[in-house]
Amino acid sequence: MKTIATLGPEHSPSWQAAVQYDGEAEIRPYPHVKALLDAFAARETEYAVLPVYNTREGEKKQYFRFFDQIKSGYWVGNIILSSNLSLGVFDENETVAGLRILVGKREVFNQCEEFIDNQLPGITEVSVQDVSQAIAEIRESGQVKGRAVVDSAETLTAHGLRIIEREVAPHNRTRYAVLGHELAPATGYDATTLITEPLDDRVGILVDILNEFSRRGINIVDMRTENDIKSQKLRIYLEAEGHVGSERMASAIAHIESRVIQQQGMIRLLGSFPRVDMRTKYIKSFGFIGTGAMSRWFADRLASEGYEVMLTGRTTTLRPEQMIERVDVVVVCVPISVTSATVRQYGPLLAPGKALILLAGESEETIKSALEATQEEVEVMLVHNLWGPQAATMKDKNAIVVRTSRSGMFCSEFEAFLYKHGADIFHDSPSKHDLLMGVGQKLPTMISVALAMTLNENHITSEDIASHCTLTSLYPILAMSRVHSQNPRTYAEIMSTSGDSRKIVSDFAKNLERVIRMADAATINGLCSLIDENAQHLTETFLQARMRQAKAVDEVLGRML
Ligand SMILES: NC(=O)C1=CN([C@@H]2O[C@H](COP(=O)(O)OP(=O)(O)OC[C@H]3O[C@@H](n4cnc5c(N)ncnc54)[C@H](O)[C@@H]3O)[C@@H](O)[C@H]2O)C=CC1
Ligand SMILES: O=C(O)C(=O)Cc1ccc(O)cc1
Repeated sequence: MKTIATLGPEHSPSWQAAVQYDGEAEIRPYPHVKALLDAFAARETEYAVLPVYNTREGEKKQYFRFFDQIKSGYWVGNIILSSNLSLGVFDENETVAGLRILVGKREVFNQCEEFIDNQLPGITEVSVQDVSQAIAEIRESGQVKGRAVVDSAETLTAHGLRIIEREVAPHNRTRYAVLGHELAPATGYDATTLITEPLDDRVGILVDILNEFSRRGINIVDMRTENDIKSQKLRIYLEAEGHVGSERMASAIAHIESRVIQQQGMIRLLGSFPRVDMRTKYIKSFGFIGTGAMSRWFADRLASEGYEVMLTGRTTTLRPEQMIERVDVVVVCVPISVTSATVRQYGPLLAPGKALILLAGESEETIKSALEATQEEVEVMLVHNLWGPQAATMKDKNAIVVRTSRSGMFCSEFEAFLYKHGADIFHDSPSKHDLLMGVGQKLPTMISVALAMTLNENHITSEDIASHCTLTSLYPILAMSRVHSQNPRTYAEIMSTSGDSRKIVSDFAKNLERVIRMADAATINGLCSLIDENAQHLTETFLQARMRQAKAVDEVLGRML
């Protein structure tokens, strides 16, 4: 049988947390943290459960002192308990206005601080260790008038007190750490906690440490810093998403130690454990239609956010029809040219209250189909991620979000997922998206394809281009190379999209013809005026900023010339 050490007495909140962790285990209550940790370190119990954080009080104890007390073992799990703190009185006729003395535990007073300040200003607080004993003593003394006890509603009722106020500290939740002797295995939805030793002064050390996580796309959920009492040097506590056994997390920690801090033994791993969500999520499951590269990319990341994810396609055993019944959010991620037809086929199967998210590079036609094919109560939103499936993370990459009048809570949660992973989100209307993607994607793709055709027709080799390209002509060559080294279907689909992007391409073709005519006629002054007019429209501020950027790129890429 499992043995768990916790803070007593029996039925205390810590004891309840231990029961919640394992109802079958033998739970041994200890009178205080030191006794509990000593017993755990001596391996008298397999696990220890103790409070670390309360949503109203903040940390239960100073984290750093707390973890220094724990000499062995790992943080392997968490329990979250909500408590409904209430105000109980002894006397039949007692009212809040008549109260003079308030009895409760010290931490409970801290959790109710707001209520006490607002409703019971100036009341005398009597802090006790054992509420049951205090209630018995008050009863015995007969001095019940004007006295109230604050504790959980269950405790007050169990002792026969009359509750005159409920939920005096709303959103009151406590996080309990479970300690074990072995590191917890990875579950796919984990977090890791670390604490540093006092660090020597070094410019940028905090930023550099955090950067090792962000450049690997690792989200940090908690960070605390403190100056060590004796040396006054900085100490850092971090909780980050991922298991210490994963390559990403292990390499972040190794780099921090060897490259940032540059001293070994400065980081103590407290543990890895299944992630706890102190935040509220509404979506439980996502189902994809389309099993291609982009579906798999998003499915992996959603699964590591703790969502249940199902992939379906034309050949999967699980049919899209069956999946749609089972999930909260349906994601359509198929080639652009078949997106509308797919939406029309499956949209009618979505029940009210669910959401349809479209991952696609065309917006107007796709959203129109989705709004028509689904019932009024189905949420609809389109996301066009401007990165491909080779990207390691979405950090600092652009994501266009096209919300509709039917984008609700589920859509916002998906958007929050993009935001959390560092995507730069831009909101467009359907036609604005299509028009701007004409410039941002379709036209450059078409130019790239036409450029490659031209090289081919003129028998120009890659060596020829490398030896004759200028700093300016390098950009289209890079774009051409990107387009020709990825999935051709992706770019064929992009070039074939309908909507306002077509206008961009036809306007470009007209303008190109005009420029060719002027150039062939050697209309130098006319061409100069054209460039001047363009520059005015582009604005000096924009041009200067982009020119600076181009020069920075020259520093790196110019070497290729
Ligand atoms: N690949 C990329 O770089 C990016 C793609 N996207 C978007 O993601 C979506 C999907 O693209 P990828 O995953 O890259 O494509 P993909 O070609 O890798 O996968 C497409 C999936 O759709 C399925 N499919 C093809 N024709 C179908 C049909 N008639 N009915 C049902 N399913 C069909 C295929 O079997 C495959 O599972 C597209 O809308 C694209 O615009 C967005 C940004 C980047
Ligand atoms: O074009 C690129 O280089 C990409 O990074 C991939 C890409 C392909 C298709 C899209 O709709 C958006 C981005």
